[in-house]
Amino acid sequence: MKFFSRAQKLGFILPDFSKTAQVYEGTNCKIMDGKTLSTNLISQAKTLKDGKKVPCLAVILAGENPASHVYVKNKIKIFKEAGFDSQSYIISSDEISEEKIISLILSLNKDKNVDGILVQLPLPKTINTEKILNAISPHKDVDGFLAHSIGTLATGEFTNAIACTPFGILAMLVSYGIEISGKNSVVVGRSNIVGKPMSLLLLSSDATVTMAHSKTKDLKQICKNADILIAAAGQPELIDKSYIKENAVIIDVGIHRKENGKLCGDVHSNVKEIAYSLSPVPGGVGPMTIAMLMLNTALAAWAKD
Ligand SMILES: Nc1nc(=O)c2c([nH]1)NC[C@@H]1CN(c3ccc(C(=O)N[C@@H](CCC(=O)O)C(=O)O)cc3)C=[N+]21
Repeated sequence: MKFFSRAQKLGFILPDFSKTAQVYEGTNCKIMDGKTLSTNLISQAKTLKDGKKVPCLAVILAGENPASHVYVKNKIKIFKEAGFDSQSYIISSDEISEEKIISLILSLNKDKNVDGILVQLPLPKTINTEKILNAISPHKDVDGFLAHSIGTLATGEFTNAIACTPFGILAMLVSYGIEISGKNSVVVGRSNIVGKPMSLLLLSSDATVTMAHSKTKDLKQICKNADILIAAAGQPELIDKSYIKENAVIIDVGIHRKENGKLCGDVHSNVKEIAYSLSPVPGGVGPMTIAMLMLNTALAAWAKD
């Protein structure tokens, strides 16, 4: 569990939910409850905070993307629940420029009270995202999106922040007692924020990793070989039971709103008929992403390495 050792040094532990997992009604498929695990980690942070600097996250939100505004509000609310501080910097579309965002980042880099800086993605198309992200001080990168952070993940140094969604998924696999070593794992999706760091984390946990994406041939056949399947394709209910092996562990990273207003993921609910376990949407990966953002902010504030 090298990926968790910096957090462990601060006193965080991954609880063991392997014996207490519930099943989806009418099936043998275990629910990987990210909401409960996330709540557990947030209350650990609350306790560990005693006598230490209150961690502070600065969030930069550029543009009018309504989903981004909702996500940022949620993050700030959860940080409040943990007793952490946050600041938000909202830049409206007509004021956005790379120079403006970078000069804000440079001043936050120098601000001793600010431990973590998060630039909400996606940024408007006129902005060079890599250029913006790489202006953040490596110590204050709590998203793990910097080239430097991804580099130390790739080498297995684990000295910088690990991208929150893959980090949360690995924490969930460990808490639910899922063996990773030697397992065939398939990651569908190759984004910088999920697919790529996810593959690196699974590889460092000794899985055999296959990365699949939109140009992959025979996606179904490849997925059927997975003991652990991470669905981050961005296509509603793409992965149904015909894509999965019996007793596979399925992690749904997608989040989509259906016409009836309900949320769904990249995974169809009929996988429950044959899967060993499934992380649901909502209530799985989403809450874990926010918990790991909080944990990365605690590490930025408290870790001495
Ligand atoms: N710099 C940056 N860092 C991010 O971490 C980041 C980002 N940009 N841009 C957008 C995505 C998306 N994201 C989510 C986090 C939590 C939920 C979440 O908690 N979802 C709830 C449901 C929420 C609802 O009801 O809509 C759940 O799955 O149960 C979802 C999505 C973080 N992102």
